[in-house]
Amino acid sequence: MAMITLENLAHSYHQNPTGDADYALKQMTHIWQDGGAYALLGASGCGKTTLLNIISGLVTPSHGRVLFGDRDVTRADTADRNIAQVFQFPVVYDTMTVAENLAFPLRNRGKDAGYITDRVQKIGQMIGMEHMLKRKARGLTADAKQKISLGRGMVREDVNAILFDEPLTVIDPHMKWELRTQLKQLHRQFGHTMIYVTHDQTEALTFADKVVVMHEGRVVQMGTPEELFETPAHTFVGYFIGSPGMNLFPAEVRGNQARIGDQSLELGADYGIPPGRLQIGIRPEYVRLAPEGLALSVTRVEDIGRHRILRGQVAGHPVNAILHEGEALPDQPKLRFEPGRINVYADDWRLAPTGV
Ligand SMILES: Nc1ncnc2c1ncn2[C@@H]1O[C@H](COP(=O)(O)OP(=O)(O)OP(=O)(O)O)[C@@H](O)[C@H]1O
Repeated sequence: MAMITLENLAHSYHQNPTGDADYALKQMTHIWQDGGAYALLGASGCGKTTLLNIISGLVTPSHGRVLFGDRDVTRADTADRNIAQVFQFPVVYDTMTVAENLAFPLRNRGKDAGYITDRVQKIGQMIGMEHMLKRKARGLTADAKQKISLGRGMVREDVNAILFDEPLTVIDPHMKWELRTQLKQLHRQFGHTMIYVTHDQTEALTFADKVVVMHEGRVVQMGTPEELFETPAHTFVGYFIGSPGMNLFPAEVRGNQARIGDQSLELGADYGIPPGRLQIGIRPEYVRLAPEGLALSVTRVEDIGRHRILRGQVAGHPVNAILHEGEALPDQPKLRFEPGRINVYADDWRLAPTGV
């Protein structure tokens, strides 16, 4: 296992890139801790696969270095990096049995037969296929074949890292949850460094200790699920994470006061007089109905089973609030934003309060 360092890494698929827009990955420096469970999360086209392929050696970056521990692997072949990979679609050998498919990486490395049998049995159980180990892979469903790919990705105990690229796309929803839970257990048990690419926030937040959020070729935040929820570092993280995402309003900010249109509200801390294009962000969970507060025009209330979402407008900007169970909507509802839960953004990046 190894710590993975990305040092001044950048990548362009163009021969002669002329500006930022030509880079699929903008310059970044990051350390991925040995034994961490990371999810790489972002919308389609933000550069997740490019970054994963640079770590695995399928793509050589146009700038910077990749280190596994102290070793510079920037130009090393995939085979030379001692990693396991699981792709979006199954890669299995149809003429082999399920057991032979699972055993393949171990046989390749000359492990002894007893160890291989034990390990295949264990992984077979983990993916729920212990009763099918002797069956040929030909004719199995895509779902079952992908479980074999997942199992094969995890069969070796001595890899530097296991890389997963949207591995549950073809798996049925119930099994998805089960496999994700098992992946996490396996991570706890063996402590492999795992990097899991997904565009699904639920998958990312349930799997990872640290979620790495990418946007337009940049890592905009690397944080725990709680940090992404409470203190999104970038407005993109605010509205990408959460359902519905964070409410954002253009605002003026002075000290611990903000103005949205002609309405004032209190912030939880002092921000001085910040420069830049300012916005305040508040999660729907922290927007409350109150006797006094921001004037609200209600558009509708949606019942989504677990709770109700009030959708409306404040000063001409959309706002969502999660209503408490049984909470009634008054005739002239007003809103209060919990001051300590408000984040302030300048040019889309979160500001730390002054003196913090
Ligand atoms: N081989 C390639 N040649 C040229 N451009 C590429 C190549 N692969 C990716 N790109 C471009 O690089 C950018 C990042 O793509 P990448 O596949 O890394 O994103 P992603 O976040 O993994 O997206 P998705 O979830 O759709 O796979 C996109 O603009 C994409 O069009």
